[in-house]
Amino acid sequence: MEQDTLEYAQLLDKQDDLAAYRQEFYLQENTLYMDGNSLGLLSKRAERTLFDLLNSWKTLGIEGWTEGDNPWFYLSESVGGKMAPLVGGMKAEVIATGSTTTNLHQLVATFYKPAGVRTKILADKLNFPSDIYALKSQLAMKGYDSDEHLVQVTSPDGRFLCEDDIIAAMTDDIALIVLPAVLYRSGQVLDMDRLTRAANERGIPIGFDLCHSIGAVEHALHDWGVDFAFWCTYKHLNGGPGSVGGLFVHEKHFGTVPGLAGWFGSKKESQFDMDHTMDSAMDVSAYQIGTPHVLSLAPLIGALELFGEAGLANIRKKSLQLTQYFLELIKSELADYQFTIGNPTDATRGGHILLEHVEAARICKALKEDGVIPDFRVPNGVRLAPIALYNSFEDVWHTVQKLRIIMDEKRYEKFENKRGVVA
Ligand SMILES: Cc1ncc(COP(=O)(O)O)c(C=O)c1O
Ligand SMILES: Nc1ccccc1C(=O)C[C@H](N)C(=O)O
Repeated sequence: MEQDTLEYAQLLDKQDDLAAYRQEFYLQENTLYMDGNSLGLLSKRAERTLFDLLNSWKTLGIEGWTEGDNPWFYLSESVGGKMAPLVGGMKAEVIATGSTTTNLHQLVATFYKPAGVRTKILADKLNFPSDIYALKSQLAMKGYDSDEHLVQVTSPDGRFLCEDDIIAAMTDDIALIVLPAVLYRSGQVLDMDRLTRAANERGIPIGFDLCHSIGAVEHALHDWGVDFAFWCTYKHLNGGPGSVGGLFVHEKHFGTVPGLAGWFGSKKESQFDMDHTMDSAMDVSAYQIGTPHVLSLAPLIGALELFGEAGLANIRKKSLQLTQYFLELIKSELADYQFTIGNPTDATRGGHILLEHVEAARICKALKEDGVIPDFRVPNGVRLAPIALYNSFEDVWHTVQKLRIIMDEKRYEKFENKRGVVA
């Protein structure tokens, strides 16, 4: 059977062990949702656990902190425990708390300890801007000029980072390293194991932003010896808009005083003693600050069940098959339309495809008009993420067909080539 036919896509779907999980999600009719790497879709289980949580508030009031199926007082820890296998951490090393950016602030405040000649932070030129803003503000709080003290490794081609370059930049003046696990534009997966080994050998604490990797690729943060990590849960984990983020601290650091303290970082049993001397938890709980955003944790209880059942290794396997199939169809169907593939084509790609094109902003608008949901990333990227838990091979096939027709008929020309407020 010809690989570029609809029948072949349907055959791949028949062979897909994870196909049944599609029924767990709310997919809109006549829509091909290819944006789970920005906001994952609602699952029925996430909806149920959010309603259950509302019900515990309705029926238990204040007692909900310690009673009911999911007592709120322990929810950050219990949801963290469910995320632990996804990052390769021990339960005591992972907590659901804060947001990506606030967690980064906490971790830099905790692990950035400039001393002597070691005063600089090592990052890269391609990371998501919020991380860079956070690092610059942390440097400013310590009285350092970020032009001098923030070292950003450059990319040879504007798409990918080279691990050799990053390791070469781990010099004696570096006090902390913060890098993405998967780059938000090109989807490159960095070799976290190798980078961590190099950082550990030099005695430099290293942390990773897992926003685009958690739920999409496997990690072994504990075994690799990664010092810390942080992430959001609204992309591949399908926790919902603004769902509570995640934070990992390696057990070797348990007992390290949190840079930003607050009473939810206390030992549970002493928190309500209300003493003005903090009795910090001796595990990752210490790095929480205030009262958890319980309503934004609730969908994660259900959303994470699906990962436990489907298994991350199976999810990664299907994700690679979906993106491989996508790349093959792009090659056979879209060769005439001046697209450049901006993601790695080997197994160092994460869970999404990046198609670069000068008309990218308006191609995204034309796709949306035709029921395909991508996102546009400046300056010229169409990001498309087929999600293993709910997208099918047939979805990929239809997406490429629609894109071919849009390009062939120049349907994008009726739109302005300019991004929306939220691109
Ligand atoms: C890699 C990366 N870092 C940081 C952020 C910022 O996350 P938040 O707005 O949840 O703090 C995002 C996405 O928004 C991201 O993709
Ligand atoms: N938090 C958001 C709120 C609104 C719209 C998008 C986001 C994203 O997360 C974008 C994502 N970080 C990205 O890699 O582009």
